[in-house]
Parts: sequence; C-alpha cells; structure tokens
Amino acid sequence: MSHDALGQALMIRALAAREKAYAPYSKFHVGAALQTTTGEVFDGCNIENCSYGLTNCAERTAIFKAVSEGHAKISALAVAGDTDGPIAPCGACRQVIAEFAEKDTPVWLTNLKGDVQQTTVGVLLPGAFDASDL
Ligand SMILES: O=c1ccn([C@H]2C[C@H](O)[C@@H](CO)O2)c(=O)[nH]1
Ligand SMILES: [Zn+2]
Repeated sequence: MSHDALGQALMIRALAAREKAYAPYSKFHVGAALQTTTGEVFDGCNIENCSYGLTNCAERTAIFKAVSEGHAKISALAVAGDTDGPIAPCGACRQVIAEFAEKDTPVWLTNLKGDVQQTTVGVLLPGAFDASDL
C-alpha cells in the first residue's frame, strides 16, 4: 500500500472509530487509528468520565489497545475530530505517541471537512523526553 493510501485508510478508520466516542460532557467526538509494525490496525475513541480528569483521549485508547494486545511499535497514526482545521493532539497524547513510535513515524491529522495535515511524531513533540534520557 502506498504512503498516501495508508493515510487515507487510517483516516477512514479514525472517522469510523470517532462514531463510538463516549463524550457526554464535552460532546467533542474524536477517533484515532494506528498501524503497528506487524501490520495490524487498532482504533480508538475518546472516553470521558463525570470526573473529567479521568478522560482518555482517542489516541491513547488506540495505543493502549495495541500495546495490551502485544503490539508496542506504531508505524503510522491518524486522528480525526470535528475541528475547524486538522485536529491537534493534546500534549499528553504526544508524549504517549512518542513512547511507541519513531520520530519519523507519519501522522495524519484530519477533520470532518477533509482538511489533512500530514506530519511526523518528531514534529508533534520536538525535544521529547525519552527512555534514552533515563
Ligand atoms: O486530540 C484529541 C483532542 C481531544 N480529545 C478529547 C478529549 C476530550 O474527551 C474531548 C475534549 O477535549 O476531546 C481527544 O480524544 N483527542
Ligand atoms: Zn490527548
């Protein structure tokens, strides 16, 4: 599959996962989809809680699903939300993404209008704290 086709497939999967969002408080629905280095695809949605700080973002839901199934290496990621421009992952998710991806791992950020920003994990979190700093 070409790079562009992979991005398209993951964005479609992220948009589908977004439909499952549990977001009764913010009403802001987000979906994410990733491919692992072993070729599997995992997706996730945001899951809120009445104790707001316990919310899990879509990106981390997808990553935790993959890691808990034994796939701890991400080779590509897409995120979709109903934003004006392409969605911007929060800082917490950028750090968690960095844990399981390489700096040059491609990331597609999109919205419901079809705006797309193709970036990389290293651009999303320059100067990341990582395991080599420990
Ligand atoms: O990239 C993002 C940005 C926000 N959210 C969620 C968290 C919360 O449930 C809602 C509003 O911030 O959107 C995500 O899941 N991913
Ligand atoms: Zn987040």
